[in-house]
Amino acid sequence: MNASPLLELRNVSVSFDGFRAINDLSLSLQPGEMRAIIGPNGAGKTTMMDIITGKTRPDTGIVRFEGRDLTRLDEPAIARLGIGRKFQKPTVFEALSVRDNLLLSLKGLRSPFSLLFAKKTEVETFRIRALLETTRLAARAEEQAGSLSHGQKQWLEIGMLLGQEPQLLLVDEPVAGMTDAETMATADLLRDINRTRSVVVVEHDMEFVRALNVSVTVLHEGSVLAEGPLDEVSADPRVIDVYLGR
Ligand SMILES: Nc1ncnc2c1ncn2[C@@H]1O[C@H](COP(=O)(O)OP(=O)(O)OP(=O)(O)O)[C@@H](O)[C@H]1O
Repeated sequence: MNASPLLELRNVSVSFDGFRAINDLSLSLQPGEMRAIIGPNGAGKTTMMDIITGKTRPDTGIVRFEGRDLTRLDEPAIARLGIGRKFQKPTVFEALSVRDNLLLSLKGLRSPFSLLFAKKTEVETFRIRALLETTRLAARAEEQAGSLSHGQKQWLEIGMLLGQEPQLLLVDEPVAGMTDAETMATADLLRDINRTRSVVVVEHDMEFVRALNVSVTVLHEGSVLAEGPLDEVSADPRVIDVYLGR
């Protein structure tokens, strides 16, 4: 039997103006797991992320992280528990260097202004070096974030989330608009991150999902339609019918 899940959604439903965007959804993620979520437009992927992060409150059902009931907490409290979310559009500080963007993101350090103007501590220097390596941005550290490519901005923002040291990282369509090379590098990046953190990634790009080489959950009409290795779910006639066959 599995250990207790890191994240658990059980029989979760939410309606908007009578429309059930999430319909009796149950899903669980084990500690250390990375999971890819796929599904057609409107399947409820974003709404599911909104429920996990406290942006949307479910009408019914259970949402637990490390056994704690998330439905009673607001967004900042959920973030403090260790759930970080990367939205689709990168929001980095364009006028600051890559290094300073990362510096500002570090959890539990001094105020932003003293961080930028004071001498960095050894711990800060060490942590930033590690983040620069993880995000493949070491060679661009002193450049303005605004000069990065779209893909590199996405990596920087992922690095800024890692600066908060989340236990679970939620990533929404990270490779949209990326080149093929950036897409494959992003799969490597997430696999690296998954060595120490759990990850849920929503993505439509099947080459990317294949490269992740993790279990896939297919959402359809607000519930789980299929779950398992990509080869298995992509051979499932119901999945082909609602999603892949189109
Ligand atoms: N705040 C809201 N008010 C009304 N309807 C909403 C709201 N949020 C989502 N919906 C509806 O709920 C359904 C699920 O939407 P959601 O954005 O979660 O799907 P998705 O799987 O993320 O789709 P996509 O792949 O297009 O991003 C859609 O039909 C959407 O129109």
